[in-house]
Amino acid sequence: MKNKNFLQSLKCSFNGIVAYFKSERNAKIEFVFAILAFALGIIFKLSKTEFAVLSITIFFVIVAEMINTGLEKTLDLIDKDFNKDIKFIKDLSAGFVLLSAINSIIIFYLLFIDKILR
Ligand SMILES: Nc1ncnc2c1ncn2[C@@H]1O[C@H](COP(=O)(O)OP(=O)(O)OP(=O)(O)O)[C@@H](O)[C@H]1O
Repeated sequence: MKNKNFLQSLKCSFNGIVAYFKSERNAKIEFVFAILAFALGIIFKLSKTEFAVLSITIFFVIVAEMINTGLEKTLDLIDKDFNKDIKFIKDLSAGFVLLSAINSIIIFYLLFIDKILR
């Protein structure tokens, strides 16, 4: 089952990203928001540094949600019945997704508010 070389690893990673965006409802919403945010960045002519901040923020939200999805699926394999430890880990995982979303709102505000109101 192990990947034989770098190309095979890359293909599996790419398949994982595609499967995530195809199967998860939140992923589709994030994808649309990411495209909109990058489009706004181009429209409002963000500087290179501002674009870097925007990019890190967007990727951070998506990566957090991917880790959350992976954790949820793993935990569901372990125990589908009520389990207080699983509840703790799932709530924690949902918590870091929420933090990444709050961070993205702050960054979005800081990057765009002056440009939108100008
Ligand atoms: N096996 C379990 N034992 C105890 N609580 C659970 C269990 N599975 C889920 N929960 C509770 O239900 C919540 C939602 O879990 P679920 O796996 O359905 O995530 P979800 O609704 O897909 O979340 P997201 O919106 O992040 O995709 C968890 O945060 C947790 O509080």
